[in-house]
Amino acid sequence: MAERDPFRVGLVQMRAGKDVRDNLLEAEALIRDAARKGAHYIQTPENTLLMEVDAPHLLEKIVPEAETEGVAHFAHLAKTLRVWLHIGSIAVKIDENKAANRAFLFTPNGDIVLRYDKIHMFDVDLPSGESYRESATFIPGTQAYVAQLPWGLLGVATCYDIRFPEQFKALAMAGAKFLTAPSAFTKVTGEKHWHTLLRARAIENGCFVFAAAQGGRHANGRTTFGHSLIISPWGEIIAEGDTDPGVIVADIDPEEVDRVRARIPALDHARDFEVSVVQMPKGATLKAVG
Ligand SMILES: O=C(O)CNC(=O)[C@H](CS)NC(=O)CCC(=O)C(=O)O
Repeated sequence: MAERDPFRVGLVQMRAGKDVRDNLLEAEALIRDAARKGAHYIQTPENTLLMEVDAPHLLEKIVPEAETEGVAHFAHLAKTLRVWLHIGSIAVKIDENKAANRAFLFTPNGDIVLRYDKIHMFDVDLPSGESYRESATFIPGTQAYVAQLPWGLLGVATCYDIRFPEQFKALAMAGAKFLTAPSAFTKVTGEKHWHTLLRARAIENGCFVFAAAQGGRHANGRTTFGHSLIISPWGEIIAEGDTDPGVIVADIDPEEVDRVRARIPALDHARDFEVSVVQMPKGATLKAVG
């Protein structure tokens, strides 16, 4: 297959629980289903093997990358199915107290071509009362990547990274035609922000966006939004998941990126500028009300 040839994307939506082995088998079944549906590039969500982000629960269940059963397993699976396999993330142990939220991209030969440690940490307090402190357990990455696929460059990011347009802009400026954000978005933020954020990243960069999601109520008590999305460079939703685990596929024409960017070459129009703060002139007081 050559650059510019159409290809088929498959996104695996999951509802990962607390048992790594169960999640691995579920992921494998869904990846096989995506391959059966003809996908050449298959993506799984953030936290594919474990939905447990709080230390110490997380730290006691994870191991260093070299001992992570899933990594070898997925390498073998990619090779067996002859697909590009992007595992949205696996928590790997860095030391006694810290982990990395690491994505993997496997070639159809089963080789790892990139590891990406999520850069932006989800440290937030939501209106629902949910609080997250990802940085308490995870060490953020400092390096972003685009990887050469047969159909063009793939830009890699994870979940909360989607709120940082500068990261996606940098990936697009590095040549990415396809941007990714495998996720475990919360239900509350997903309902308000998910579609808008992903469509904006597609539109402003003239890129396809592929985002596999976790969805539904998990064994750890959390509820994620689901709605895995495949979005065109024009910002249209090509395929969308619901809340339940499953697979969505779509055929992607890489030349659509060129067509959209020919119409609106926003990437070429970027300019440097400065921002000045204009102070209020003295005496610019409002009229008293009433
Ligand atoms: O919740 C879990 O158990 C697992 N979630 C995760 O691992 C990560 C980090 S805590 N979730 C996100 O980044 C959500 C981002 C998001 O929801 C937003 O940006 O609104």
